[in-house]
Amino acid sequence: MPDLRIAVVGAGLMGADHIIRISSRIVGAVVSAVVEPDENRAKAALANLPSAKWFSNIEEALQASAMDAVLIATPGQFHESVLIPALAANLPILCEKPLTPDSSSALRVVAAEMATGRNLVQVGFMRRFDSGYMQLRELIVSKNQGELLGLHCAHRNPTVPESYHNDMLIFDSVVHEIDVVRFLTDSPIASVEVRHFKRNSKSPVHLNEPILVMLETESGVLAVVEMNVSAQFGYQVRTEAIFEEGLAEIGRTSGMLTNFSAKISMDENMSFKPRFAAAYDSQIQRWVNAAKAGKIDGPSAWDGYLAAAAVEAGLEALRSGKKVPAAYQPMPAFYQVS
Ligand SMILES: NC(=O)c1ccc[n+]([C@@H]2O[C@H](COP(=O)([O-])OP(=O)(O)OC[C@H]3O[C@@H](n4cnc5c(N)ncnc54)[C@H](O)[C@@H]3O)[C@@H](O)[C@H]2O)c1
Ligand SMILES: O[C@H]1[C@H](O)[C@@H](O)[C@H](O)[C@@H](O)[C@H]1O
Repeated sequence: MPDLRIAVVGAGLMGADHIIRISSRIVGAVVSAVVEPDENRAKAALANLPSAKWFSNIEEALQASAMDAVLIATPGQFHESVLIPALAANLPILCEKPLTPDSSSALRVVAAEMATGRNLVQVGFMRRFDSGYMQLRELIVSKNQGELLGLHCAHRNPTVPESYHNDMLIFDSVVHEIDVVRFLTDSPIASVEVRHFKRNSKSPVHLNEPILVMLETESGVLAVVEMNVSAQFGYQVRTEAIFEEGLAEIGRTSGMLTNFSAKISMDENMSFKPRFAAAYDSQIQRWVNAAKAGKIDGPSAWDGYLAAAAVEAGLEALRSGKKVPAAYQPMPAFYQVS
């Protein structure tokens, strides 16, 4: 079977990483086009891709039929404007999280996908491909340690780019927990409440964080999330699960433990790239394999919509300090078989 020709849209932090991944580790796919308005970024991304073409917008790339599939890695607020024409062209799409930043735009994407009659959109909630989260989900489903009672989650970034603003705490960062808590518990997020820790003086002036986010599922599991984007020391994503008969923890750094000069230490990750490298690889490989078979193999556009609806409750909770219920549209039959 020929390689799947992928157009990567957005060659920033994540897009550039996916381009390297597809070119070096993914089997059966090739980057055929880079869609990026910033010429310098496009040139840097194309440096090791002699046969890939550069386009400054998705419409030009579609007109040139430069791809069999699209990987979207623009900032979340620009996803819809790429998703809609790519869906109109009937192309398989891996869209980085969030699908879109709010539920109305997510529903427009869902409607556009349903109009094609096929499941074409997979959302880049890569934690579902992380071995720790997969193991934890199995343990929860097995009930070997009794019922799951609650989750302590820590989501720590050392710093964030200048463009990161306060609402992104919820729609760009906590959206991971919103999706993965539902994945772990098989239950939608019923309500969101946000409290503030004492503000970190190292946070950029326009951010009020760290925050404590309480996600309660319809099944009654409470997930307490520390969202901290000025942690300084490293990048950490950890979860401790409380069961009726014990605890399970995922996400601790593993690697060489050194004992020198009266100190025991281990290196910590400094970014999501090494922390989730294996999960990104697995996500993209499985998406490539599925796209060639005319399917998706991961979170759907409907999962993206459910996350966007819970994000809206989270944004209101962030502003009001109140516990806010999440509201969802009924799931269309189209998504029941995906
Ligand atoms: N899964 C993860 O762990 C993870 C990690 C980082 C980022 N992300 C997601 O990846 C996406 C990109 O984030 P980033 O940090 O790489 O952003 P970034 O700002 O570093 O890069 C975005 C790039 O998109 C380009 N761009 C903007 N509008 C465009 C358009 N209409 N068409 C083509 N290119 C356009 C910009 O010029 C820029 O080069 C976001 O959705 C983000 O949430 C996911
Ligand atoms: O876009 C990034 C990315 O999704 C990371 O996985 C997350 O840790 C960051 O908080 C977020 O800003």
